[in-house]
Amino acid sequence: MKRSFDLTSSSTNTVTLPSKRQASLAGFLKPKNDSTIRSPRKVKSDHVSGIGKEDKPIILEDDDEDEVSKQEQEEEELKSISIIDKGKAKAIDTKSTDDDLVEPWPPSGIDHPYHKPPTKDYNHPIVIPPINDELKPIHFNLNPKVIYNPITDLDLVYYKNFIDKNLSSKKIMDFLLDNLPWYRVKYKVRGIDINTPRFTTVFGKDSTQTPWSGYQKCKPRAIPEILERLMRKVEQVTNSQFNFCLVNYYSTGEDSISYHSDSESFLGLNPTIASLTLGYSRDFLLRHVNYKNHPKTGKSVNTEKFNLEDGDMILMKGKTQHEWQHSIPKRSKAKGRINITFRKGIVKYATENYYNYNVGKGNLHKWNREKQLMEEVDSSDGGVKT
Ligand SMILES: O=C(O)CCC(=O)C(=O)O
Ligand SMILES: [Fe+2]
Repeated sequence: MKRSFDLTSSSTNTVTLPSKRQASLAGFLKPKNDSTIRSPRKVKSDHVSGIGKEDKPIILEDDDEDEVSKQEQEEEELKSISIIDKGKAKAIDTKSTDDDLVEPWPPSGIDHPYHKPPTKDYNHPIVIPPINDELKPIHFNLNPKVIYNPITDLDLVYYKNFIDKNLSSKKIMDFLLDNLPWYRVKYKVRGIDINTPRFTTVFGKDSTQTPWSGYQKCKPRAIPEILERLMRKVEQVTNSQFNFCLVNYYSTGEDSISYHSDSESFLGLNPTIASLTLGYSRDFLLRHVNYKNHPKTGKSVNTEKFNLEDGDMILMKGKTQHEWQHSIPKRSKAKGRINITFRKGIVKYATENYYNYNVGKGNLHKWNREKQLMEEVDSSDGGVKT
């Protein structure tokens, strides 16, 4: 996201916050003519920190539509998520080849300037090495489950063990931990100090090729080879295109991301976002924006929960970002987890927003493998300058 609100407080006091979009775009996105911008909303901070109703999703097989009245069907769909296509279990790259990673993609004719090896050290504040032979090939598994609800507009594809957890995920996680620059971003929104409760970093820039002096402030960073390879694979599998890669590291169960939607205008209508998990599993909650009273039915909508495990990928698409919010709530026993998201910014504001809220103005951290913790390091950081 945007880094809308990361309230670390666990109190249940009601606080008034600016809307997600107002917060996320503060300072650089002109809101004029945007009738979708909402006024400040009241939220309960226990919701923001993800503590709340966490119903188990009920997985239903398809109903015979003729047998069920429309009303019953709608009620059923509200109570559950429906897997309408289980996909076919299919393993790929399980042999000793990574041919899939280098086959031409995207198909010719699609303009995608970031499908090139990144220029060496391109604006990285530290040297990110190319991947060594140990990391190659990356082993993937394909077993997609389509999760689609036409009433609530939940629209997901869930790939269990997409990055093979026995063969590849640990090596990739170690490489990313060891070699990426990490940030603990702080920012202020309308007088409220926000301490992002996780480590973040971001690569990429929008593909509009619009010259914009704003880029001077944030120095977009080339997508490192390992992430570029993953991104290409995800694009190929999902038939999507991306130009940004945001990475989160949740060091303990205290690290989290509060309920939010990645529905920023700079991602366009109905953005497709791919989200990958490496390391310790975490609950991923999805809550409808009108969960108390769905406008189509007047009924409540259950929260959905997925336990995202090492190697899993979840694709959020369609109206999901507009109709649903998602979160990774705090979990007392959790250990280190990396989350990688691939997104496509369609206008220049994306670049500024992502760097502001995921790199910020400094406080570069590096992983200390011996001590198994993040350490703040001294560096002439190439992050956001203003
Ligand atoms: O860690 C995750 O799975 C979710 C991250 C997320 O929602 C985000 O970065 O916008
Ligand atoms: Fe998100």
